[in-house]
Amino acid sequence: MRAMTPRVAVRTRGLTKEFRGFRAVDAVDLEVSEGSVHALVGPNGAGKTTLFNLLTGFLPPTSGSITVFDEDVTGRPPERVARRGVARSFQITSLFETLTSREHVELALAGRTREGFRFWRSEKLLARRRTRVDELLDQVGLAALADKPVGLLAYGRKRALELSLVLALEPRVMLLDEPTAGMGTEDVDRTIELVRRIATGRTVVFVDHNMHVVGSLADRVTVLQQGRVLAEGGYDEVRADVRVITAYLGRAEHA
Ligand SMILES: Nc1ncnc2c1ncn2[C@@H]1O[C@H](COP(=O)(O)OP(=O)(O)OP(=O)(O)O)[C@@H](O)[C@H]1O
Repeated sequence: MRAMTPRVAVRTRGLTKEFRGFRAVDAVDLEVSEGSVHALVGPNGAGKTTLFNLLTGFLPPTSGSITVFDEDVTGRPPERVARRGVARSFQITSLFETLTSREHVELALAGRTREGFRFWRSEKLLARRRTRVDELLDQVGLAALADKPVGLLAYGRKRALELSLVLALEPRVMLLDEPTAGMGTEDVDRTIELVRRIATGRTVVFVDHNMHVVGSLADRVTVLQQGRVLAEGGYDEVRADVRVITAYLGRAEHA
C-alpha cells in the first residue's frame, strides 16, 4: 500500500514584510503539513509575531505568497483568511471580566454560526448550542468553572478559555501565539496536555519561548533569526544545530 503524503496546510514562498525598509520577515519559505504541530521559535525580534500577522491577514506582505490548503490567500483580509479555516489566539486577549466562561463561549458560537443570535427561536437549535458550549468548556477543563465570572478565574484558566474561543471557530489550522506565556510550571504542563488534545485532527502552528513546550509538542520546528529561516527540522535536530546554538548563545552573551 502506498503511504499517504500529508497535504500542505500552509505554505509561504519568499514571504517578506518590510517596515519602512526594515525587513522584519525576509523571504520566508514555510511549509506546514496538515495534521502537524509546527513551532516557530527564535530570539526576540526574530519576526515570529510579524509572520503570524502575515499568515492570518492582519498584515499585508510586501512580497511573496501565502497559500492555505493550496488556495492563495496573499493579501486577503483576516475575515477572508478565517473563512479558509485559519483561527488564531493572541498573546494577550481581552476577556470580559464580568461575563462567565459559558457566556464567552456562547458569544463566540453566536458570532460564528449563521444562526447568530436567532438560536432562541428554535428549541432544537438551542439544545444543540448548549451541548456544543458544554463540549468546548469540557475540552479545555473549564466545565466546573463555567458559571464563574471570568474576573475570578486564575490566569491559566483564562488562557484555557481563550483556547476554547479559538476552538469554537472550528478551525482547520490553529495559530497559537505564546500559549504558555507568563505561566507557572503547573499551568505550562496543563497547557501542553490541552494543546496536545485539541491538536488531534487539526494543524497547529505555535510560537513559544519555552523550549520544554516546543520539545513536548512540536513535530517540526522552524527557527527564525532576523526575519530569516535559520534552521528547520525535528526538535532534536534543530536543537543540535550549531547555527541555532550560536544564535541563542550570541543573544545570551549580549543580554
Ligand atoms: N509595526 C511595526 N513597525 C516597525 N517595526 C516593526 C513593527 N512590527 C514589528 N517590527 C519590528 O520587526 C522585528 C520583528 O518583530 P516581531 O514582533 O515580529 O518579533 P518576534 O520574533 O515576535 O519577537 P518577540 O519574541 O519579542 O515577540 C522587530 O525588530 C520589531 O521591532
